[in-house]
Amino acid sequence: TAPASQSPSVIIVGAGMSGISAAKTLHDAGMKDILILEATSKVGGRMRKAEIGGNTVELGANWYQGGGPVPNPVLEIASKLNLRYTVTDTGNITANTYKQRGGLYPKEIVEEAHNASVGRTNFCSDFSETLNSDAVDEDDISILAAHRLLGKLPATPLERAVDYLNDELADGEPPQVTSLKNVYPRREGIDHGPVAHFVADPRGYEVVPQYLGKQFLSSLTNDPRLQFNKVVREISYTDSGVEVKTEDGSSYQAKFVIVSASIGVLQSDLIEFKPKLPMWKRLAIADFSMAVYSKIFLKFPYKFWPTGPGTEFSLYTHTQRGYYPVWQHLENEYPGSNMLMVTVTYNEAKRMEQLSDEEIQAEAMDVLRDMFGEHIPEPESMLTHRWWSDRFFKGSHSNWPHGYSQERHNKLGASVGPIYFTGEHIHKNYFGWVTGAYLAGIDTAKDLVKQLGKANRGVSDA
Ligand SMILES: Cc1cc2nc3c(=O)[nH]c(=O)nc-3n(C[C@H](O)[C@H](O)[C@H](O)COP(=O)(O)OP(=O)(O)OC[C@H]3O[C@@H](n4cnc5c(N)ncnc54)[C@H](O)[C@@H]3O)c2cc1C
Repeated sequence: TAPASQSPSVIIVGAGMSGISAAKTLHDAGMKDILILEATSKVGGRMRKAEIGGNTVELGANWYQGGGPVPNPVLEIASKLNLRYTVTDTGNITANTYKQRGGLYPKEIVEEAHNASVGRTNFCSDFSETLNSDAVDEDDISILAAHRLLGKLPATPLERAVDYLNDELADGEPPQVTSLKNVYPRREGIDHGPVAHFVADPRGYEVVPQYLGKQFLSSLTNDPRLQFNKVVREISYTDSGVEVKTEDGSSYQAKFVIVSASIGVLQSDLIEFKPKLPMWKRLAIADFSMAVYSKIFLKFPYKFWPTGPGTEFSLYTHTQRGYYPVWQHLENEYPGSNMLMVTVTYNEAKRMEQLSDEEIQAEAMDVLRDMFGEHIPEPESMLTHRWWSDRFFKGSHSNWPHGYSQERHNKLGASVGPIYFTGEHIHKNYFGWVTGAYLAGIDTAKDLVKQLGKANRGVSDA
């Protein structure tokens, strides 16, 4: 085990997927004098398990994609670890789409709305390729603007719920926010594949970054190179190094620092940079989006919803777009557990975070009574995590807002003197995803190693 000194070569802020993958890459390149400072008490960041009713569920990241032309490195690690998963089946949701009151919509009517939405998706993919080609010299537009161009906007609660499902849920922000040019075609699904693996393993999805950590740390609990409950509050820098101060009054010096905190954290005042980061960097940080995507788990004494093939997902429609919209039963993952999961995003998620657990549960139960009738039991327990309010995350994952240029995005990932930046938000294609975080960590560490090689040889980029 290499000792951790108060003056390591590189300090890494954050032990989520990107921080761990950056640290491992440095270690593999021979830079072993590192120190990871993590604000919470565990490795994993937004990959975090929790218990409800004796089952382990994921409060944060849950899925990884597979079956595509580009191998997904996260899938490869998950396979090595024999991570337990189910394959998500959203098919047949047209048969499980509920009115605001009064039960199910006829399947044919929902199919019509879905076909219209698929038409919009196809148009978005084609038009994004046109925008990205040399054939036109046009700026970015929002996904909503592309829908307008096609001329068929969703209008009814049903059409809007279907639009939410296909063009809002995964982004965590609505189509008027999201960039057409940089989000379409959706690279994660195209490259890594359409098969959505839903992690349901007692070790949690977090076992993936923990496994990577164990490749270069002697242990995740008492290797001095990994320190928990170290909240970085200040990073002072000069051309020759950094000083990092934590909330508990400790101070560390290093040649370099890699900051892996989320874009939401960078937009907050948690970490003060001294001197202030240059304007080009602050604009790149301020102008990107941190989405909010929240899951609520409810455990009941018995099932009152359909199970079996074609029942995994249900859609609830409401005049208030995004009101407890997407329901998933967890019978495939945890048979006999009598659990449902509902996902809310964006402003609805922010509104929900400001309610008490009791208030959230009461709202969710009103929706379930609208879907399944008055005579359903109260849940035995309920579980959620308020990612937007959590000062170490400030949301769930990044989203690319329209008008945010690729040039600006390069600046988001660019270093400032001895300060390097990593995290899912800096990955060009897989931002928002665990895979993006993993690859971003590798890219940032390689960048640093390359710079260091140049510096040691006395070569300058100027
Ligand atoms: C509810 C939810 C659902 C999601 N679903 C999926 C999914 O299904 N599939 C998928 O691929 N992705 C999903 N994601 C996104 C995925 O979790 C992230 O993209 C990925 O885990 C981010 O890794 P990261 O290393 O970039 O950031 P993080 O995981 O945020 O790691 C950064 C670390 O830095 C620490 N930190 C922050 N500030 C400080 C500080 N000042 N000092 C010290 N440490 C600090 C944090 O505690 C954290 O451990 C989801 C996220 C959420 C929240």
